Amino acid sequence: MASSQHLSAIKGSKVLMVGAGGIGCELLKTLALSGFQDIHIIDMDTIEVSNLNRQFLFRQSHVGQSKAKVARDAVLRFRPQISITSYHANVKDSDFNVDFFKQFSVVLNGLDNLDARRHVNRLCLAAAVPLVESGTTGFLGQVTVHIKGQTECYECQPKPAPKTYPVCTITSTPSKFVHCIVWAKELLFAKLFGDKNQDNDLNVRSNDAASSSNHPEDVFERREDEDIEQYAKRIYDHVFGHNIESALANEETWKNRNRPRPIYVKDVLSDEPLQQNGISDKIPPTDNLSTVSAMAYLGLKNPQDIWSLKENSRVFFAALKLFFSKRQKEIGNLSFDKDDHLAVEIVTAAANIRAASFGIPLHSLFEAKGIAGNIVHAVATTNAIIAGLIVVEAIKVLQNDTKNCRMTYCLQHPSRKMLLMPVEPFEPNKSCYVCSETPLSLEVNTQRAKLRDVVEKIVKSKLGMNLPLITHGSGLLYEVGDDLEPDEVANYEANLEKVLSELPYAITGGSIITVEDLRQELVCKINIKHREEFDEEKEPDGMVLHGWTPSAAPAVENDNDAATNNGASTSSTSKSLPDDMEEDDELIIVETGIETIPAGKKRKLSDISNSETTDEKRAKKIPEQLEDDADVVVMLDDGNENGNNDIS
Ligand SMILES: Nc1ncnc2c1ncn2[C@@H]1O[C@H](COP(=O)(O)OP(=O)(O)OP(=O)(O)O)[C@@H](O)[C@H]1O
Ligand SMILES: [Zn+2]
Repeated sequence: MASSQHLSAIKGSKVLMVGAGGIGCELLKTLALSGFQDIHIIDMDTIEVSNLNRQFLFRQSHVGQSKAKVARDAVLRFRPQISITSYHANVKDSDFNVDFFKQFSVVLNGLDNLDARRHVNRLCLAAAVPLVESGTTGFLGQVTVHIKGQTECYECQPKPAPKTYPVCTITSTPSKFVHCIVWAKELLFAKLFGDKNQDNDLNVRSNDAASSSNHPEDVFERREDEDIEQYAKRIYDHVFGHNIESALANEETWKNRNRPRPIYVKDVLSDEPLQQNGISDKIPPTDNLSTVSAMAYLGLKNPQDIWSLKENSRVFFAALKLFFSKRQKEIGNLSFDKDDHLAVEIVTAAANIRAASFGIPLHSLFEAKGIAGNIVHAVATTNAIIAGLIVVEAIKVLQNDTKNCRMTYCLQHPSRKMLLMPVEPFEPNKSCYVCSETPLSLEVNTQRAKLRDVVEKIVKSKLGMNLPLITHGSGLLYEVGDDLEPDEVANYEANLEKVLSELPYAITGGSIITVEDLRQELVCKINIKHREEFDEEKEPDGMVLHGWTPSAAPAVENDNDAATNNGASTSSTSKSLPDDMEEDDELIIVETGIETIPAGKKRKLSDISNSETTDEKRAKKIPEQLEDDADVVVMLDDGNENGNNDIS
């Protein structure tokens, strides 16, 4: 029961909700039922069928309509007396500027991407409006409170780096299905359908007899006299047969591992004419590219079935054939997309054939899609719990009861018999470039790097600015915006191509440049330090930004790890804890691709006790934010710092 104090704080408030999806629907309902009377909602999306299982304010008949508006209408039906204002728009639109934010008592985020979260954080700081931030991934979730000058801002803590795998695990010694998926989508798919010129670790050179010249040729290049059937067969034999055969030659590798088995077309499809294996000339009668499907072509219906090696091989051939016959124009420009059905089919098939080779259990298309797309299935209950906690924290904020505000982590398994772990908010990070005025510094070769490199690699990618404006002294070097004259646009474009030291207001060692984003009301100063050389591997940007807390070491997979189930585990696996755990027992709170804690690294319960100083706590790290969109699987050049025992 809310006290009268609660109620008056609630009634007098005006709140902004950003996002009306899984968390947002729950949140709007809970706000309305808790007595909030003036609620504004921004969401840029329309309702999709896939939202209906958990975004309970939406029904089938609403598909295609604005989420913000339908959510508003649904809640007004049971709370007609309150005021709900909906905006079907992107929160990054210029209408939602600092003045817009200033009208609210508190802002509540139910977003699903880092970019929008950072943007809202910056506007809340500029408008000095408290922010309650949230996120969920499957059974995991968190709610954090950010009050300017009193607690950390959303960006004070480094954000999770993508999960990575050692290259040699992917290219030579896969031991889990996820390794096969990463191989299929990052290497094979990219070689077959992506930019051919891009470097890629797949063994692409061939010295086999068919290659007539002295120069080893790129096997992925289709030969002039080759029809698609022959091409597909040659690729299959090369990647699943020949490559494995050459890997087997390296005896050292297989000393403590199971030897893989090379698979050739003739072994799998020998008893049938190739025409029946999906590589005949017959093309299915559909012109709708989005429905081109190898499964449909082959009469495979259930995506949850696990196909045999033979079926996977047939899907591989059919999908390859369909790409070349139906989607020829896209070849060379494609990158894997989990919503591209044909891409998922060929990646599933290729991953399964490779898995068969290495004695790894095969998976269904449904499972493979989840792994390839880093999909963690949403859990409606987690969203409901998190939404409830957002309201609990919002009420404390509205009552100015900051000292009782908590960041709360929703765990999958109990820790000290708790599933909800409260942590005191940290103080602002004094070196955060977003909420403090600490200048950043940039080491760069000012005689080689172009302004474009600084804009793309630093200002946009690292500092998260969307509409940057760059000045040096009194000179404006770069600006974007709709209201620029054509000659200004041309001038700034020309500047982008100039090296720093040759710009009209030359940037050299010792220069201080100012970078700002007017829409985010964020201004940063960057001290420039000239440096001649950069390590291509360790410093691939060719420049290094300091003062900005970079992402923690990427989560590198460790083969010794007990996590073996690959279902959705690329993104979320935690281990169960004994109920009678001692205070100092080691535990892994979450081991997930969206976490900053390297997999396998443990933390102690006492790390999150309230008695420590902020810095101590920060140093040891508490559970990190969950970012739905941050879990990109990438490969990492083999570094053994994390104790993986792979050989290269
Ligand atoms: N920049 C933005 N401006 C406004 N709304 C945004 C912005 N970015 C994300 N959103 C909204 O945040 C909501 C996040 O909800 P949720 O995480 O449930 O995602 P979803 O798209 O509804 O579902 P799913 O991604 O699981 O299919 C979405 O409705 C999305 O439209
Ligand atoms: Zn900060």
